[in-house]
Amino acid sequence: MGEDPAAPHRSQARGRPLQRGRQTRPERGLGWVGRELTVTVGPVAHGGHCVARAEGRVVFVRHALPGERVVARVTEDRQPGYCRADAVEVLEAAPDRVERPCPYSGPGRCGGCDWQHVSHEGQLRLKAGVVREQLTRLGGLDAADPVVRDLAVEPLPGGPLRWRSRARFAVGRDGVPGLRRHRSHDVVPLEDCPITVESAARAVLGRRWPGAGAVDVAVDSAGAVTTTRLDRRGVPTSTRVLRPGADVPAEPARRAGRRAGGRDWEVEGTGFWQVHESAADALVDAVSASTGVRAGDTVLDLYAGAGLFGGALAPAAGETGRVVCVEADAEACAAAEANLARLPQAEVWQGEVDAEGLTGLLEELGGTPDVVVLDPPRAGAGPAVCRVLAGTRARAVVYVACDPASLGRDAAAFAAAGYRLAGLRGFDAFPMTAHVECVALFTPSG
Ligand SMILES: C[S@@+](CC[C@H](N)C(=O)[O-])C[C@H]1O[C@@H](n2cnc3c(N)ncnc32)[C@H](O)[C@@H]1O
Repeated sequence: MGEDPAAPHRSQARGRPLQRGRQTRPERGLGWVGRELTVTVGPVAHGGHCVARAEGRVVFVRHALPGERVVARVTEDRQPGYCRADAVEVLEAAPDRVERPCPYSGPGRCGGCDWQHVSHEGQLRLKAGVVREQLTRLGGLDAADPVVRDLAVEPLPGGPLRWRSRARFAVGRDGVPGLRRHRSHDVVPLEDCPITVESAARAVLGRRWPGAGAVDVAVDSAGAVTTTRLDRRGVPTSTRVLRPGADVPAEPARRAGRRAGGRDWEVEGTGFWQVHESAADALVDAVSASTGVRAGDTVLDLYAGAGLFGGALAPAAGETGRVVCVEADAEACAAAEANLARLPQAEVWQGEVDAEGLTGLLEELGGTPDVVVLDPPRAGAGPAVCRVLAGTRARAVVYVACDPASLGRDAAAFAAAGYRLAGLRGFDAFPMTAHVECVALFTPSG
């Protein structure tokens, strides 16, 4: 999954020795915080802000759009080369600018969404531009290559609001839930979050959670809403589930039910599942179409979670095929075993996907895989894993990526090891945010 837009900003102070009292960060900027700059906004960058320039410095501007002329107020200035700013006044608006549908978003307000001020079509275009830029700049791919040039990010069913089936809301010291201000620990109190499925938002927001540090909420395919209270260290302390039609919450089942690819899946309460209600379904379709799995194929599903892609591809591999799902997390492996129980050709291996483990796994398989699917976390698979995978000469390597920068770096590693990008689709699995999910097909060159 992509970085959780609701997650708190990670402390920059990590790794420094403990010191008594509250420490301010070393400022290496030029003291511009609070200054208002009139700038012409340039292209969008990875992360959702736009790039502008003022007095020889780069200014990363939020709440703006490429081509706009805005007054940008500097919010952070810690580096000599650049500072961060919010567009607080729009002097010349871009055609894609719209009224924000969420009353909590805007400069200095809730930090959950990046692009509430952008039309949905405009968001799709911006995301495609970011993916193209990362693939050319970090991946070394040719911008004129039709696979890159013609990328269009596809919307998922349901529109840009009420898509979020899982969320983590922060709770302030006063017990009021909300989301964090951008790059801050402050909690902005919320009565609603319009990108979250209504029953989930209602279960958490507009009520008090005294003593909690955060509340996780998830809605399963049957409409049951599970809330998990976490303490200030992020440790879950209690979980309740409210089933549709029930008046009182009950103890939760260990696993939630999810639906994708025409079947049901069990997922651990805290285990990975796509946040967007329709994303798992769309990704299963895209992965199935890209892999072209045939009867008798050996398929690797790396970073398999609850076995979503391996389970979806196993019927095509048939009884003479073999599907090996590899996942590090023990609970996810248990869920994958339950999900694959009726597919004798599918098996689950628990362990880290790294170059050494993968080499050992390939030796044990005693042959080359025909098809590899990998869906790594945000940091990507890394060059060493890509090199080992390219060394198999698998017919198709399908890479599901939640971070275009990681995909760009890993695409460069595949290219260096003799694989070319043969197909690419983008999915708007995180509307109103700058995040995007990609499915890339790599095949042996030549
Ligand atoms: C983006 S999720 C994908 C899950 C699954 N493909 C799906 O769509 O439901 C990434 C998964 O990789 C697992 N993971 C993270 N690092 C790993 C590693 N080094 N080796 C194996 N699994 C890892 C996580 O536990 C998580 O389940």
